[in-house]
Amino acid sequence: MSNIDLIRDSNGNLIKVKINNTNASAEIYMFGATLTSWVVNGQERLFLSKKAILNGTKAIRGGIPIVFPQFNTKLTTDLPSHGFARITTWKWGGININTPDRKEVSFILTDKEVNKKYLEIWPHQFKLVYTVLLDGKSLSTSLRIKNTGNEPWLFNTLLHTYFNVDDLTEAGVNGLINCNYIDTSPEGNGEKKIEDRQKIVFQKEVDSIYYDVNQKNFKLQTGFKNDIMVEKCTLPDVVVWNPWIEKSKRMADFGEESYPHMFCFEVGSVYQPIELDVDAVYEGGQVLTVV
Ligand SMILES: O=P(O)(O)OC[C@H]1O[C@H](O)[C@H](O)[C@@H](O)[C@@H]1O
Repeated sequence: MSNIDLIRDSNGNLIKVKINNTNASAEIYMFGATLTSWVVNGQERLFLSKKAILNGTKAIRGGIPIVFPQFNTKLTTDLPSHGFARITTWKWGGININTPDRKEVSFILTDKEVNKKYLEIWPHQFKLVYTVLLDGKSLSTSLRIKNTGNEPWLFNTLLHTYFNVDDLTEAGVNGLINCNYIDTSPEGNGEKKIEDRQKIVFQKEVDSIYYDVNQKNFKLQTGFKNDIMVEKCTLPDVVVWNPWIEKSKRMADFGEESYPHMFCFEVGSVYQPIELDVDAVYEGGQVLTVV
């Protein structure tokens, strides 16, 4: 069935949106505008933890959480790690495209929706528009960030995509060779390195921040028959992450059984904060395609 469904709770509040085209489907929660499922030809391509909390009390562990306005605690330790966008309920922006093969919907977040306690720490006005397009076997997710206030401000942003993995021993990320990165895994100790591998594999904890990445196209192998191509649009940086065993144990909504079934490939701007002038707009995103 090719359609767009708005799923509401018993009080009529919109909880999530499901979009389907001829070959694929996607599901997006209003909480965090977190896209939690992308199925192509019957195969789920995103990882969602079985222990993920979906009631709006915690960032959703899996899918594509949106990091804004800070990555980790880069701007300030007083704001939640990875910012407030992933833990705030967004507004429905409506349907932009609705043909059998192309479905596009959008979600909006402004400072008006954000808990005042966060705005005391990051006292700025903004408008985010998150657009999700399901187009054949491609999924595009893009973020438009506008400064609607009276002074410039700094931000980080990231699409923290969790990919579903069938066999981690076959999994890998291709396309980052010769890029500079910071190895923030415990073993890497924050060292700056240059990537010398054609294919980055997962045999221990991986937490790498690739910065000023000129490459735009990457091939992800996940152990499933079809690879996924990622096109990075505008955003300068890429984070590659697998928590492995010890870190998994520290995440109650993940569980140590999960690490062989996922890795994150995250496009964003996290190395240097971006300064956005009054009325200025920054746009960035990704296109994922099953090939
Ligand atoms: O547990 P979270 O706040 O969702 O963060 C999950 C992960 O996000 C990024 O990938 C960071 O590089 C990791 O260091 C962090 O552990």
